Amino acid sequence: MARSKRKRCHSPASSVGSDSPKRKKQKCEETRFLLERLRRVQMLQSDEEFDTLYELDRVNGKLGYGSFATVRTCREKASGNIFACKEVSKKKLFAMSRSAEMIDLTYNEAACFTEILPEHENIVKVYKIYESPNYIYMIMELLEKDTLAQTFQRYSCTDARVLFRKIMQAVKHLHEYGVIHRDLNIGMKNICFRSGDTNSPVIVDLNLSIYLPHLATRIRPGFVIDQVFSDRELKQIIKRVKLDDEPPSFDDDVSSLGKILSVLLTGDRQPKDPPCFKPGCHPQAVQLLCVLLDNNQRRALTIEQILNHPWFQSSD
Ligand SMILES: Nc1ncnc2c1ncn2[C@@H]1O[C@H](COP(=O)(O)OP(=O)(O)OP(=O)(O)O)[C@@H](O)[C@H]1O
Repeated sequence: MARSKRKRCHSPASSVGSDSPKRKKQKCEETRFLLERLRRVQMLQSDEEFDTLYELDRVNGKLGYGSFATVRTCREKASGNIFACKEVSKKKLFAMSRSAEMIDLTYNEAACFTEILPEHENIVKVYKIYESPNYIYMIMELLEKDTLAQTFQRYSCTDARVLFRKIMQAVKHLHEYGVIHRDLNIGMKNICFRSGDTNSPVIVDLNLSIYLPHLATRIRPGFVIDQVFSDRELKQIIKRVKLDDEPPSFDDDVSSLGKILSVLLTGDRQPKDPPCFKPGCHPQAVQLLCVLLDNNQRRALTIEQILNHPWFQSSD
């Protein structure tokens, strides 16, 4: 299909919300909602075709799951290499009451990885995305099973500085390209680690993320916005930003980062008031935490300014 024709395709999200269950099932099988517009997504004619390319470990390979996706280990048959695969059930997606919104979010996640974001050391690498009649498969680098939710107590304050700085740099990268993550919550399950290295954080799951083109200061080479987002989607983004009482902003992420720092420095999931810091905690770390937890002080700073805080510069 010619590129100009693709641009005019309507996103299925615009009409799926009010359909009957039977119609939803039929639509799910008919609709290739990523393939319509994302150049780097590969088409599978049938669900079974995926099994000819990859062996998904459905018995012992579960790494995590969400409302309509499961992440498992898989082996690429041609190379023998092991990856993580996020398998999104389109049936579940189409059956949800908020399906129109969830389809938009799933499309947005795929667009972020294939079109909007260049790679970053501390953001999960997505190698391939496939779409079959009933599933979306996202093939990613395999990360450690333990997330920051399991490891946060292990770090000294000095280790926490190295770790937190890398997480901040990943978030800065997202923000530069106009993406707000919106799910870096205190649960910390979206911060994983590169194999065998709990000092090498990797942010996963852009499923709640939002792309705000007017906030981007950088554009990935080759990314053409109106080939990836329809007029309807762009208008919806702008409407949402204008009308919401609390429109999404970069501060949503920075505020979550403040809460994560507080957990890292105290080792408590729900830090006490006043907080009880880990031994040897640097006064500058505490000072930065106060800034990040104070709405007015935090909102007055950019991520760049936060990364220039003296705590990140000191070596003790
Ligand atoms: N590349 C990976 N390697 C190892 N584990 C991973 C990887 N990606 C995700 N996980 C694990 O799987 C969990 C679920 O992944 P993800 O959050 O992307 O799914 P989701 O369906 O979008 O979840 P939710 O609905 O909660 O947003 C993550 O919290 C993480 O623990």
